[in-house]
Amino acid sequence: MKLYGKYFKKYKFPFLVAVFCVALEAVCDLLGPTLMSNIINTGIEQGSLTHVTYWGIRMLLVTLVGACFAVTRNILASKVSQRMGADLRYDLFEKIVYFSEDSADKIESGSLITRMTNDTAQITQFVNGIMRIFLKAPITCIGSIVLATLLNVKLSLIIYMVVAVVAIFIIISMKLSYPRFYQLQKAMDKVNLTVQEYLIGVRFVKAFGTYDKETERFEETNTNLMQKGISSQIVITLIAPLMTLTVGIGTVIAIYLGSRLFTVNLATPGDITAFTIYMAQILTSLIMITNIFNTFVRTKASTLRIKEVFDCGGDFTEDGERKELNGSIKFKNVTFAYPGGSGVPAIKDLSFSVDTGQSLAIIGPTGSGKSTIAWLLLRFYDVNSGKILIGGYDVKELNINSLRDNIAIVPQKPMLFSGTVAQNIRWGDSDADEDMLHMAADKAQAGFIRQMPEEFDSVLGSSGVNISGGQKQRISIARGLLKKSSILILDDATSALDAVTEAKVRENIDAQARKQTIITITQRCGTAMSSDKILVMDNGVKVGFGTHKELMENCEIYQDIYRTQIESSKEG
Ligand SMILES: Nc1ncnc2c1ncn2[C@@H]1O[C@H](COP(=O)(O)OP(=O)(O)OP(=O)(O)O)[C@@H](O)[C@H]1O
Repeated sequence: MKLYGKYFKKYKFPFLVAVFCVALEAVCDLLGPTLMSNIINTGIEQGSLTHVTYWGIRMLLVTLVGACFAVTRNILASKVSQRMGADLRYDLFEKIVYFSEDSADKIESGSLITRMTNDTAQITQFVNGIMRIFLKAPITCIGSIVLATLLNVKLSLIIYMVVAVVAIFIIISMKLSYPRFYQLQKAMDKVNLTVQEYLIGVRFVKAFGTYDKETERFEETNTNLMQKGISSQIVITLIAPLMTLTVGIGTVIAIYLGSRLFTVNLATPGDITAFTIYMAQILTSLIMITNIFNTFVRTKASTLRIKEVFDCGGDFTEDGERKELNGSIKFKNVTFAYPGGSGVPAIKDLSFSVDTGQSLAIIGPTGSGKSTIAWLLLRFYDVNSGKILIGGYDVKELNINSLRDNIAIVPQKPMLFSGTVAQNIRWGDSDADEDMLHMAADKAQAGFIRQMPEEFDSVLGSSGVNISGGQKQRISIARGLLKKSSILILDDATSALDAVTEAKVRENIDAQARKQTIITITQRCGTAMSSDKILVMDNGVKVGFGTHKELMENCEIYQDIYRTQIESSKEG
């Protein structure tokens, strides 16, 4: 519960006021049966209307005061629990935003959504419960036992036995519930993930006609969730009636023994009535206590899942020096394996260098480590051994934001957000004026924007669903070109463009090469050929480095790529 200390501190005052109100409300409830006993013993039994009125007015006042406390704690409980829930969601989101790549790989997005919604809702409900009823239950229970004992010690022995039996039921219920609730939340993760994956790949499902498979997959996760739900509910469903039965038996025994004690003048009718009301109050509070423990068990499971998120590693800190970097790049014997991967290095003992303003193409078969070089330059991960220098500085010694400010990337899969075309391009530079915006779009050959109904103010759907793949790529390239950076990385960024458009985009990009170091990651020889340097990768290893001409003389793999792609296309 250390996790919640910060929130408790923030809402300490209203929390404690609510708890105070709940405690006083419980005291008011506890006074009821004793006042009732007085009405019967001193009023009804002795036929005194004055006493009935006297105790009746007192009972009414106590009920009224109790109601005022109840309203106050309800208002405070709603406000505090909802605010705390919002704070927790905000902190979780902030944590996720600054997740390290390793952490992002570790917890699935579907599970993160369940943790942000269901688990925080569980905690909100628990806090609301504590403030509204949870404290009332133990106070009412203990108070009823004490007051019943004061009324009649002999009869109260029954209460002790009933409470002992019910306490055993509560312990069993908690032991059985915890693992079941944990499994329930995990099953919820799976349902979320299945729906999320379906929504992302909905077009593929339609194209492949795999509706039945998807429905089956959902059915499976949904049935699993249902089974876990039943298994967690069944414990409560069985324990609650057993508790009611135990208290019911206790009440019957109390009435029976009470009437026997009455015949020998050891109990009054008022005592017996008050005693049965206390028994009923004890039953209600015991059921409440069981609910408290069940909610506590669920909250414990949710807390563990939320803690897992907070315990995840964050992105590299902002320590280190802020620098204006030139675009020179040097890899010195770099070896790197993905933290969550198989352990086999994705990059092995890689060394190369590029000067400021040069263009470098990285070519190689799929999975050869090309994109990994880009992630390492952006310091999404740290190398296992070796060094990466940008502008002469080790990336580990640089302030992470200043490093990333100096690099623009156009990723393999264009990432577009719902919003206007202009907003999407301005991601590269939020201060860019209209002229800069238009210039970047022109360089990216994104003339189609002017044919859109609202031109640059046209709204793109989520992930740019309303434009073509090639159009998405051109908006993404325009964004990369707009960013003022000393290094521009194009990761297979022109794969969806036709040859003529690609050539024009390349021409425009090459024109800025003297100002920027341009890194082009590609599988196409035609795209790589014009670069000042070409790095040929195979299975994480550098197998060639030089100009197109040099590689055609000394790199077998490059020659093979050239022959397969260029010569065979000429022959065709
Ligand atoms: N997040 C990750 N966790 C574990 N392994 C990964 C991760 N990302 C990539 N890899 C592995 O690292 C290796 C290099 O991947 P990388 O994406 O750099 O290849 P690539 O040459 O860019 O491939 P492609 O041309 O298909 O994009 C591959 O074996 C891949 O499976």
